[in-house]
Amino acid sequence: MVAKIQFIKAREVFDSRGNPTVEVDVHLTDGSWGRASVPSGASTGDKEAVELRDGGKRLKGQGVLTAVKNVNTEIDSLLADQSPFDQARVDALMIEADGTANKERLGANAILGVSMAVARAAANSLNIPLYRYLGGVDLELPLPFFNVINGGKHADSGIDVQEFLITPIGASNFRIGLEMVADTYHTLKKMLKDKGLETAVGDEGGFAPRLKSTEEALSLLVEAIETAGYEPGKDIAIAMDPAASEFSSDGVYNFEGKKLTSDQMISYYQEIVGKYPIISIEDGLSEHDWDGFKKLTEVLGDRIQLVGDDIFVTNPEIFQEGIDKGIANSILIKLNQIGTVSESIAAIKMARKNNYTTMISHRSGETGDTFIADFAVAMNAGQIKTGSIARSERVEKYNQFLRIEEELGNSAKMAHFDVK
Ligand SMILES: O=C(O)[C@@H](CO)OP(=O)(O)O
Ligand SMILES: [Mg+2]
Repeated sequence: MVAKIQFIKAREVFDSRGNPTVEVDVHLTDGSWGRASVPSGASTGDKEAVELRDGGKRLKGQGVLTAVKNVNTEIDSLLADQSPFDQARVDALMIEADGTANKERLGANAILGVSMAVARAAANSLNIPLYRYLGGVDLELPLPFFNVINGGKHADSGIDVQEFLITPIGASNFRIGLEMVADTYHTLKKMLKDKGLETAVGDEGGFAPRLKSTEEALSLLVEAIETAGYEPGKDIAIAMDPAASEFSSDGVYNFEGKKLTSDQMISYYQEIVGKYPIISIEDGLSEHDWDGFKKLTEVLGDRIQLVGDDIFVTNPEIFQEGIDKGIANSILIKLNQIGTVSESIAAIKMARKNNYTTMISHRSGETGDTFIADFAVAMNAGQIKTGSIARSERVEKYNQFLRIEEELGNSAKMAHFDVK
């Protein structure tokens, strides 16, 4: 007998910032089941699907009991007797029942928790790993991007740029890449200490030293890579997520004590890309600055990867508009920005069709759930960012890749990054 969904049970648990979030168990008629929990962002895009919070839509720290109740009552009845193997139908039923454009009635956190847990339950019922269930064969591991210096909304370091990431582009496999990054991370820690700078970490496990400028952070990274014995730009390269929506208002960028225009920001990026081994910049400009983002793409798009996060919010409709306008050449994929596994897959397919690269992403508030690791392999996504190696809710995901790499054995490959 092919298994059906028997019942669904959600509960409130806590994420890595101590905020309530949704965890869902999906039970099947054959006795197998799957569990998933939902992450939560701090620097959220305005058009993200709505994370339902008790007594207010986006207030952090508030409970998710309404979202939990929506799963345990309405979604439980809606999906009873449905096939867990028809992910598209399960997701479509929830989207239809919600009835809003941004999932604000049932809550994207309720819907995504169920969507992911259904996939896990289906994989468990077939007794195969999640990445196999979602991806089949011919899979490769993504190139990981590690956030080693935290700023913006993720730390009190006073740095405007939210994330400075390093990526082992020269590594021959995932394990070696992880080792190279660990070396560099420990070297950076020692360097910070020697310079009398703080080594406490931010929300994503990157250091949060009080630095004066972006360039100071970039120089520190180059020095750490070299001191660890690697060649910057060849073995290990740098990426940034300024999350520029957070420091811009009314078309002005309040950056490092100055008020800059979009054009000035673009010139600044050109300058630093010429000076440092930067291969990727995410959200270099505000999600409201589409003209600027287009210009940025014209100026730097053939030299580096330009990732759209807040500007596309993993939303296939908004992304299509961005593609038509020539904005960015890469998309960040966050499942909770759109709220279902199926719609996230649609955004990835759209990227592939239009020659955009894809980077799967964690949120700054995470749980121990490693869903995105399996998802990134299954989708052959090419890239992932899931923090540094100093917070277990992030390390768990990197460790999951090590397990997958071991399982894939000789056929395990890591995605290559085309440095221009
Ligand atoms: O901006 C980002 O890319 C993310 C993840 O690093 O941050 P948050 O989850 O706070 O939106
Ligand atoms: Mg971002």
